[in-house]
Amino acid sequence: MTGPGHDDEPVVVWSTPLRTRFRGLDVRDGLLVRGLAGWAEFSPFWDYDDAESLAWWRAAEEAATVGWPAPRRSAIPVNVTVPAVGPERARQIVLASGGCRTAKVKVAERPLLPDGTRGAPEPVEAEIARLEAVRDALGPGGRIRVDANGGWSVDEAVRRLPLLDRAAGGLEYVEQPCATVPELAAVRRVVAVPVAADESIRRAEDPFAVVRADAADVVVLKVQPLGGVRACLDLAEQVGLPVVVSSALESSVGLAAGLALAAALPELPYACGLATAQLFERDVAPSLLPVDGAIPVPRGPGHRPSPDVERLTAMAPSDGVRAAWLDRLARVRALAGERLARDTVEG
Ligand SMILES: O=C(O)CCC(=O)C1=CC=C[C@@H](O)[C@@H]1C(=O)O
Ligand SMILES: [Mg+2]
Repeated sequence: MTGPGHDDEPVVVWSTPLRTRFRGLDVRDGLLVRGLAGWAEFSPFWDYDDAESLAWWRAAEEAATVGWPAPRRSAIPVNVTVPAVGPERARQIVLASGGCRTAKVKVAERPLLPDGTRGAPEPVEAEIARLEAVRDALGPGGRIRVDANGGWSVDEAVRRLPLLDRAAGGLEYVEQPCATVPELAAVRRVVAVPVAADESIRRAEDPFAVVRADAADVVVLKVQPLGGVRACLDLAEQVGLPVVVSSALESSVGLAAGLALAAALPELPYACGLATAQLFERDVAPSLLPVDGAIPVPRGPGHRPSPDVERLTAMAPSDGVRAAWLDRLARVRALAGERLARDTVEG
């Protein structure tokens, strides 16, 4: 069997510290494979099991073998991503963002407790202080959205959002305020702030449940968890709601797939969440970063940057981490093969 990441095809594993803890992570790792269309990324978070990682592998296969549809635009406006940090750090992050005019601010952070469970969401006063600092740094013309990662109950969302809306001087939208689709719909019915669905699309059995329940004004699409650029273009067309393309915290090789999707969508009314190379201490290639608030779509072969040996050497993980990634790649590829065989037999 041949294909990306197989036999003598090149595979490299990378690892980088994050500049600020994000999504409970201090380190991000993943792997790159090379196929005829160029380097491609496979980097499911470790809390995704093999079955859930299949979509991530399909995205890598697409990137490595057939590449992406031609871009319709040459630069993608992006938001700066502000983790759950104090106000002074939040201000610095916005000011160092490469001119982003939109900020996405994390809220509803629940600390990880020693027993592995999550504690109560951080006090609303801390979120208000962060949002005021971000507004101050952005100035009156900037846009602010918040992302709760499903961390609130409906009651918490309904109580906090008007306060956060005021602190931010107006919120563009709230991303995934609660965990479930019925809860998103309930929040949307009573709160004036528009609702965006993220986990309810990317981790859902049925991404259309959001549409049927009238639960969102906007959908967030991430290329890897949704199975590739073409799969996302199809989904966007079927969902029929405005799309924000966001990263899954990839290296700049993976981010290029997000840029390809954003560049290929017929309409792009919002800034995208693709400026996350700013969160990385190191990168596999020259980082895809915003200039005047927009990331230029890479020109040239494959519309993606090329990793270089020096950077990859500096990002080499421990032997254990490398072995864990190669193992994961082998398992997920085997599963992809089984599914293909099953689907072929079932016709
Ligand atoms: O959208 C952005 O600004 C950056 C990407 C981002 O926030 C995320 C990337 C990966 C995992 C997620 O927890 C997080 C998100 O929830 O959107
Ligand atoms: Mg999100």
